[in-house]
Amino acid sequence: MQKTTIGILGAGAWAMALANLATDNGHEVRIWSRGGKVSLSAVLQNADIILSAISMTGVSEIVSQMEFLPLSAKTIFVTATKGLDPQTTCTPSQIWQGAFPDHPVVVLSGPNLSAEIRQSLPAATVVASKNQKAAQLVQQVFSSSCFRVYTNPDPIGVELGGTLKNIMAIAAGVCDGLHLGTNAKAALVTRGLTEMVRIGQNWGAKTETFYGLSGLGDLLATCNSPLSRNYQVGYQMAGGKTLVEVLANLPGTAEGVNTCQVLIKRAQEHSIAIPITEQVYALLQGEVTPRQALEELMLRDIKPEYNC
Ligand SMILES: NC(=O)c1ccc[n+]([C@@H]2O[C@H](COP(=O)([O-])OP(=O)(O)OC[C@H]3O[C@@H](n4cnc5c(N)ncnc54)[C@H](O)[C@@H]3O)[C@@H](O)[C@H]2O)c1
Ligand SMILES: O=P(O)(O)OC[C@H](O)CO
Repeated sequence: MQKTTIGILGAGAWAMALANLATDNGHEVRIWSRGGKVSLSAVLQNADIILSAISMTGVSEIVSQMEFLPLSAKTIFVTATKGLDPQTTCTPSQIWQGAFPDHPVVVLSGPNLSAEIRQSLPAATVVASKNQKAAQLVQQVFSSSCFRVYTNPDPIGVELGGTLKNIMAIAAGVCDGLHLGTNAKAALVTRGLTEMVRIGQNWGAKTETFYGLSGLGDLLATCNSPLSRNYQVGYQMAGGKTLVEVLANLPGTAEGVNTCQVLIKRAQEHSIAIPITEQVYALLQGEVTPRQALEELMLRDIKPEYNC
């Protein structure tokens, strides 16, 4: 395919894994990071694609900085951040699209533990956009024999799958840390998916998206891997550490911690039932122990599996 110029925002674990994939495919990659030597305007200049893989805490700030910098009219934005904005509860793609309404925005999300991808182990992901051509271009840029990229027309569903599973990964870490067994883990992940679908429906996402790579796929990856930072938060808290102690030694960002707080706010505003998220939140706040959180979930009112 034609060589493209890609500006990558962030130089963390995920940004560098994606930078390597694009470089290996022969594209020109420029990397910007805070405190780095390359200026933001130099990275953006004539870029075909601007890919953001910075943590949620930095997204609004970087978007504000970029609004006043010159951009090519055809630049495609790709967002790979999995989080929610604490002030507005917006997703990263909503923030990017709000600031750059005339540019295509593509969400990249899937079961993608960066440590495995950097070893060239096989993986698959999803690129989702309302602009099909933009999604197809990003698909070509990153596809390789070890990274299979699918397109999807439901960006909000793809983005929420990757974002909401982080909370379930914290819960799954607790489940494993307490040695609750395989049945408990299966129940947690399945009911977690139901909770994610319920939230997604309220947000306007398609239900079937949550049964794909960016929903169920990422849920399976992060709820079962010690490589997941979110899983590690739950696992280590189940072992008796406080959240502050866990985060002090965690390599990189566990977005589920902030996402949980934002989701509580959004669920209250929209009357969405999120029992697992509520218990994860109470645990992170130090209001319940892992065992108490488990008991709260097990002793909820009994009910049908689905609301018919
Ligand atoms: N690591 C993975 O396996 C993986 C996979 C898929 C998606 N993600 C998502 O990608 C995002 C980044 O994850 P990561 O693992 O690379 O995290 P990381 O902690 O390794 O890197 C975060 C990057 O964001 C930058 N950053 C943080 N705050 C900033 C600010 N205020 N302004 C500018 N830059 C800022 C940091 O400097 C760093 O470059 C997260 O939303 C994560 O959920 C990570
Ligand atoms: O390490 P985590 O928990 O942020 O998970 C990384 C990715 O989201 C996995 O797809």
